[in-house]
Amino acid sequence: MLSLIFPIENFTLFLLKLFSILIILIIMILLWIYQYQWLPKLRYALKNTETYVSMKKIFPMIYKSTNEQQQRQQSFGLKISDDIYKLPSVPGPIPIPIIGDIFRMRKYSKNPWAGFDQFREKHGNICRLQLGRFHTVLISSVDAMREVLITKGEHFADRPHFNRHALYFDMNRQNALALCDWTDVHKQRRSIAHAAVIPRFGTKTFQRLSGCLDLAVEKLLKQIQQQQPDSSNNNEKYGMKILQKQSIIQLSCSIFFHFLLDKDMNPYKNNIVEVDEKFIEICEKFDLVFSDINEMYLSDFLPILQYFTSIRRYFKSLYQCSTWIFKQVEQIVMERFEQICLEHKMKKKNNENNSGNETSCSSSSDQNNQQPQNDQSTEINYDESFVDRILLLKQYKSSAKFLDFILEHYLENQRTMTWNEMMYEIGDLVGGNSAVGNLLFRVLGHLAMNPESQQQIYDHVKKFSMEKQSINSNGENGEKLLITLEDQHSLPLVMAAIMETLRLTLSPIVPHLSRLDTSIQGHFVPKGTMILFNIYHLNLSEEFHEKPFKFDLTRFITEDGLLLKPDFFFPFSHGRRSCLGYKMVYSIITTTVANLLLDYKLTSLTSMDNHELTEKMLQPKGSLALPYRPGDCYHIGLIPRN
Ligand code: HEM
Repeated sequence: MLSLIFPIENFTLFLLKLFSILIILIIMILLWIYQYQWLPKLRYALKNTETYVSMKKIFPMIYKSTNEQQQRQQSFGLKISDDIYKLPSVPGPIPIPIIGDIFRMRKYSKNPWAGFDQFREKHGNICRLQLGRFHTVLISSVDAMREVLITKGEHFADRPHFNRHALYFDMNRQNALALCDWTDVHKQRRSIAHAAVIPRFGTKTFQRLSGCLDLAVEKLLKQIQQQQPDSSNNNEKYGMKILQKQSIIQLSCSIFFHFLLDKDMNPYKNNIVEVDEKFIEICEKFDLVFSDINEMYLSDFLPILQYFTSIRRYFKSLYQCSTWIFKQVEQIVMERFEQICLEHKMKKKNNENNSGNETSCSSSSDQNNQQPQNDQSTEINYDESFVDRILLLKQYKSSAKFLDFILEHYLENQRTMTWNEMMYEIGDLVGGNSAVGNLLFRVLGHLAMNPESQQQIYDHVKKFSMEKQSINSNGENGEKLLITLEDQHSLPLVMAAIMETLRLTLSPIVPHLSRLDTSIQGHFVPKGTMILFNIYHLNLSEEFHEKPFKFDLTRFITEDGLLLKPDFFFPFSHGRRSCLGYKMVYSIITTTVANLLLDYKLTSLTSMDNHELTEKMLQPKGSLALPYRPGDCYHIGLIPRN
């Protein structure tokens, strides 16, 4: 009949066209279902139907996925009701195939977080987005964040996979402490890092950190003292010195190397003239990697772009840079590892000589365990479910240094921890130096731009320092006493300056990933969904802060002058993936800022250009990293106090 209407040739063409349109339509519908995150719901709806049973044979993947969900629930010991599939989907804009909602962010390439906040305004505190290949849910309320981080922490403990991130970790994201998925090995590694970088007051580790800080701060002050005053813009008449970002990055890096790797490195060798080029290169490369890891690129979401030669070349350079850093750290670790192995051999030999049949080899950390523990508490008041309790207890009992402890652990547990997993744990923690260095330089920048807040802190620190001087016998000799780690809790205003800087930086929470079909705030969220935390809203909305763009210390200070930690401000996150470095951050920054302020007044007005640059760079953009190239960043003018 149809061939009567259409001539036969045209009819074949017509059929072909119809068929192609049909195929395109089917693909579009499938893509749409996929992008709307409806697949798990569809699977659930069809679960008990005959169609599903026959589809299982055709598409075994669908069947596998349902089974996986059940297995995961069982292995986590979770009871997730099938009712989640009946929950409404998360509301959100209509995605475009392949690119999803990325095109809606085009106006916000300089500040993506401001762009994300637009979605909140339109769609509410929980909003579905398709960012290229990533199913995403953007959450903006404190309640939703608590649900993801704490109440349902187990459901959301994985991380999304970005190809670029794997480059820093020998092409394997699972090597990275902060970017791997939640596994038993990760739990083990968190436990090992915990006691080292979150030392308890009064413990040997705490004292060691305090010693490293004193040494580094003293060196920095000496280095500044020996510098010639700046000769430009009449600055010489105030005796103004210039503090560059590099000096602060090097200070932070030297503290981390000294404290974690027991290696006293600094930019200058024995005297102020001879520069240690290798150390300077290490600091720069760590900073470069940190700066890159803080970025969000279009190619992260649309991996097809990664085939472009320029991007491939860039990836290659990142890989080479991180491999170089890894080798430097590995060299230091290897030296100590060989010593430990030698010690083990000697001990084994001695044991064999002393008691013919005794062959067991006790490690140096075991030996430490047998020493009287006069200053180590064995109580753990840290949530047991997030750490390996036995391991943490062992480390608290031991007075071994971090490097020794982790190497001993590796030697005893080579079946459950690989060399790379151990090495990247060390590298990641040492790499925290760039985060601290950048944040510290931001704090100094804000204080330089806000003389009133700076004066407030100075008055407070000066008063505290004079009291300390008068109490301490050393003070009677006229010798100046440094502000130390032990004084940290007497300096709430400096702590408030750090918190205010973190708020105005919009320091983001690393995205999480759902490990199974679950829900947030009564909305269905499928497995594999990336969760973005809208800190732009929490940090910069008038709902939470008066005059949110103003630098104001009083936000974090109670009327009694104590430190105030509001519920809606958690820059280091909560729960099982929370930051392990917060103690290092507060410790290093408080002592450096307090000591620097005692000797110098900070200013951005070394020139008008520098003032404007400082203002521009301290705008809230959602990245802690300041430019890593020497000369691209602002600097701080230091005017000596009498
Ligand atoms: C300078 C300021 C820093 C800020 C604002 C910061 C913030 C954060 C945030 C928000 C997370 C993710 C938490 C989550 O996903 O729930 C994180 C993870 C982490 N941070 Fe920091 N961090 C800082 C410095 C450091 C330093 C100095 C270290 C190392 C000593 C460090 C070590 C880690 C580690 C190991 C993780 C991963 C934890 C995990 O995934 O299990 N951080 N940090």
